[in-house]
Amino acid sequence: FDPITTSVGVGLFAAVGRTIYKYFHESCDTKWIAFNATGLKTDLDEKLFGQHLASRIILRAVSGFMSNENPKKPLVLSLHGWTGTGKNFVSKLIAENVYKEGMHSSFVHVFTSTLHFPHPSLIATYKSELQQWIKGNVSSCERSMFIFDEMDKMHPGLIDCIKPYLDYYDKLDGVSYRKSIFIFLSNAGGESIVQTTLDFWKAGRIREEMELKDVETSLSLSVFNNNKSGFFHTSLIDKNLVDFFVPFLPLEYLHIVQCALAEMKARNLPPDMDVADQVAKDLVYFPKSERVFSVKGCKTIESKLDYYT
Ligand SMILES: Nc1ncnc2c1ncn2[C@@H]1O[C@H](COP(=O)(O)OP(=O)(O)OP(=O)(O)O)[C@@H](O)[C@H]1O
Repeated sequence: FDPITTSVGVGLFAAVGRTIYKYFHESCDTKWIAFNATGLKTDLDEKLFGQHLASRIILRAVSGFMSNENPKKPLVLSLHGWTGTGKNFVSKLIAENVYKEGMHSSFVHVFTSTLHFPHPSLIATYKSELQQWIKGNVSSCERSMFIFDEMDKMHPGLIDCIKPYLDYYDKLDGVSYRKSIFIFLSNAGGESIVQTTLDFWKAGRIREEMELKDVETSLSLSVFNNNKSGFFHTSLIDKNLVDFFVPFLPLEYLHIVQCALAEMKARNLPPDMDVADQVAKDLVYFPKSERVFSVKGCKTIESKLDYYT
């Protein structure tokens, strides 16, 4: 036993271990966090169907924010729309083009109201835990991303407690939140978006000609005036803390076919138009008289495809 050789060996082993750990362990630096603007554009163009408005707004918002070295506040996006229209999917595309590890990144945090904050009687505990979680994570990485799903089911008190982090503060308790991204997902306003899209369809107008201003007023009115939407109770809107309201349009037959073909591609199956058509035909469409929009959007395509392939 030679203590010198042994301690050199152990030291060397520890140093190699540290290097390997550093190499593979995600850290808050440009090796792991590097925004890929072209990647996001390609993903939105090629993978997101039927959402020309959301696509445009998100690309502009995220690219602008990520290229600003000194943002005055965190980026706050509020995504609204019918179920299965791509709100979670877009959040994933954003995460994948900001973080090398995408949704698996330890800097991406997802909260689902009914899952993480189910009991109204525990709001006080949720509040302090959520605040500590946000503060702790942004302290260790200012480029953190927080996704709040089912925002319309979130307790108003909880929304209120995250408000300070969304505001124009230089620092709060020594922590700067200005480089973080907050994404809120909700079905609030979904019906008004459906109505506007249906009016367009009935008038024989091209969906892609719909502009943000066509949905903006009715969307903000319905979100603001809806007691159930959660936002109503808070000053997120009056204080202008949300930078972009992003509408997701209801999906039509053609988009469902595209979703089915995309799912085949993801499974390395050759594209089969007949199967895609069959899957799309199998879904339920609304409103009853026109049957234009898929009730569940592209949500059940994955399981439907299992049945046909
Ligand atoms: N517009 C779309 N383009 C391409 N794929 C889509 C689109 N919308 C939905 N999908 C597919 O359907 C799946 C379910 O959609 P997603 O979870 O994004 O819906 P959502 O809008 O978040 O619904 P919910 O409001 O019910 O949470 C996605 O993972 C994706 O595979």
